[in-house]
Amino acid sequence: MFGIDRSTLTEYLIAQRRQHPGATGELNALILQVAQACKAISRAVAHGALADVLGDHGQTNVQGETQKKLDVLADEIFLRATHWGGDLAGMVSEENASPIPLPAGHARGKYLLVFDPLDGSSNIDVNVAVGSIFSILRAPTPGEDAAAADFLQAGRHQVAAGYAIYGPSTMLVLTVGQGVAGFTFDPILGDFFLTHPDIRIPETTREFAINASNARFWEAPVRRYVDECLAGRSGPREADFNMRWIASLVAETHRILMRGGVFLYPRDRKEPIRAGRLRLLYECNPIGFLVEQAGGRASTGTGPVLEVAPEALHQRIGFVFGSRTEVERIERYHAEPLFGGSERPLPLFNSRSLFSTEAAFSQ
Ligand SMILES: O=P(O)(O)OC[C@H]1O[C@](O)(COP(=O)(O)O)[C@@H](O)[C@@H]1O
Ligand SMILES: [Mg+2]
Ligand SMILES: [Mg+2]
Repeated sequence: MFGIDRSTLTEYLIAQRRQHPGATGELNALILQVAQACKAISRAVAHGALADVLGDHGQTNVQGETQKKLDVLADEIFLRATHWGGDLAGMVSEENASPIPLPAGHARGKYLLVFDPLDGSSNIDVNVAVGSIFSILRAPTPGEDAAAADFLQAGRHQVAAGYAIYGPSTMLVLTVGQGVAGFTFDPILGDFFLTHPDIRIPETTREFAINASNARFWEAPVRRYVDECLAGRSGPREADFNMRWIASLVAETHRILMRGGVFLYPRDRKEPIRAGRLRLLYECNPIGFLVEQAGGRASTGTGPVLEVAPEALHQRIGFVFGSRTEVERIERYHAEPLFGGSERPLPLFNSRSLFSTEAAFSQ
């Protein structure tokens, strides 16, 4: 046990409310209901094959992706935990095409909850860390059912955001706009205890995360950045870099919050009509809010992700975040004109190796 000398999540939220008028009692109650959902999902994840929650659900979601059984179960747990008590005017989930209607006769509140009930789904069946991500916005018309358009708010309008990571230990990482705090779940006491009171991302890093199997589809600035990292101490960065890819956004985020790093899931040419892999409302915005609150930077590759005006509930976008100096470098590369002011388009299926920067630019 962590010992009861540490603050619990409830005590932290009460303290925040005393210090910051924005953290209302209703917001605190909603965050605690989200935490309840994450506790239940943590237990379902821990049971895994024992509880027959692995494998495909047999349906596809609005993203056109095969749902895992645990995707659906996590979604149902979130809905149950937040439907009845939360001061909500509406909810949007990755697993549902439209906003989720609140029960008839249920009072409509002043917040909107947007969530990815289970992130990193491809890792479920191989027992690698997964998580849940949530974002809380103010309802434009409190007391009434929220319309889909009410959710289309830029990320800078979030009042709270966080994630739970179901790893060797279950943690909840949260911001209410006053920095970032981490809470570790004590399964014996059954509560989240404050173990990381003020998480800060180191300004610099020598560790990057990207799915390198997409290299042939990357745009020139991303290819340049990665090739320079791979060139190591003999290249323009004059330093060796490490690479990670867990295929779980929550796990990558947690590593970067704990020790720094930079994550890239850029817009690429693999599916030109798709503006990126990750979803703006319930992945990039909440993670971006946490990263910026922890002193890092969260970008589309060309500018702050929290400034993007959403156009659709499940809109995808290129996403780069982490240690500030590296994200700023990547944004500079996107801003620099190549080859005297015009970027020569790389052939769609460029056969060049990752290891030949000059070849990649010699088209
Ligand atoms: O499988 P890829 O292309 O490496 O993408 C991995 C990314 O996809 C995701 O799993 C998408 O999230 P979901 O699992 O919630 O659909 C991210 O967590 C992760 O960063
Ligand atoms: Mg996800
Ligand atoms: Mg998901």
